[in-house]
Amino acid sequence: MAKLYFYYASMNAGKSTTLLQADFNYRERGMRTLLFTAGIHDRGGKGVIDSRLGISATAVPFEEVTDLRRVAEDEHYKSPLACILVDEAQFLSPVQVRQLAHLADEVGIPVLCYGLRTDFQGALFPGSAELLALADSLVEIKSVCECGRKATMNLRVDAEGNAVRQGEQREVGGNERYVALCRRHFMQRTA
Ligand SMILES: Nc1ncnc2c1ncn2[C@@H]1O[C@H](COP(=O)(O)OP(=O)(O)O)[C@@H](O)[C@H]1O
Ligand SMILES: Cc1cn([C@H]2C[C@H](O)[C@@H](COP(=O)(O)O)O2)c(=O)[nH]c1=O
Ligand SMILES: [Zn+2]
Repeated sequence: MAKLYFYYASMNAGKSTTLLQADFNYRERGMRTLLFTAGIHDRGGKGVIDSRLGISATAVPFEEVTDLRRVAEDEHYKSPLACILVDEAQFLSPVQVRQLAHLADEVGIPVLCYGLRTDFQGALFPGSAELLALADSLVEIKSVCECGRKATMNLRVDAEGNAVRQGEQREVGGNERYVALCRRHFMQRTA
């Protein structure tokens, strides 16, 4: 029975690395996979899943209107897919999460999604909320705050390192723009 998985973490926790390791394990054994990443997330290039460790892979970039079910079914019926892996899953729409659930439930392909739970204001991304509601398995990838506690929040900072409290939910960036913190320090920094 195929399942829908949500591997979630703060930024810079190893999500993309874990995805790429899982993908390699399938492909090393001759099994076919399909990778998706958010088109907006072009930090390593559009349609590229890149890890801070330096490994990367090409992926199908998804936009708000992309029908993931149709893309995956077209590929699957050309040649069976053993697994679908989605990076930057926080950028999925709720409808796209349900498309992925259909692929697991009705087409029988395991779907592994990797992404953030919450944004720079501590609010759930819509796609993440849908995954938290629907996924069969919720797996936390752990990382640490500068204080040693588990990092669960994502602080957006300006060039001087000051907290940014207002703005658009979607803003692509890396370690220069975001810092993963524990709840205690996130609340202190954004108070
Ligand atoms: N030079 C390095 N040596 C070892 N591990 C590293 C190095 N640089 C980054 N990492 C590890 O990679 C993690 C970030 O991996 P990445 O897949 O880019 O994270 P995410 O996708 O969650 O943002 C860091 O938390 C750290 O553990
Ligand atoms: C907190 C937060 C993050 N983002 C963006 C910034 C990056 O492009 C991705 C996460 O990248 P990761 O290193 O692979 O975790 O999400 C955003 O748009 N809005 C936010 O609030
Ligand atoms: Zn802390």
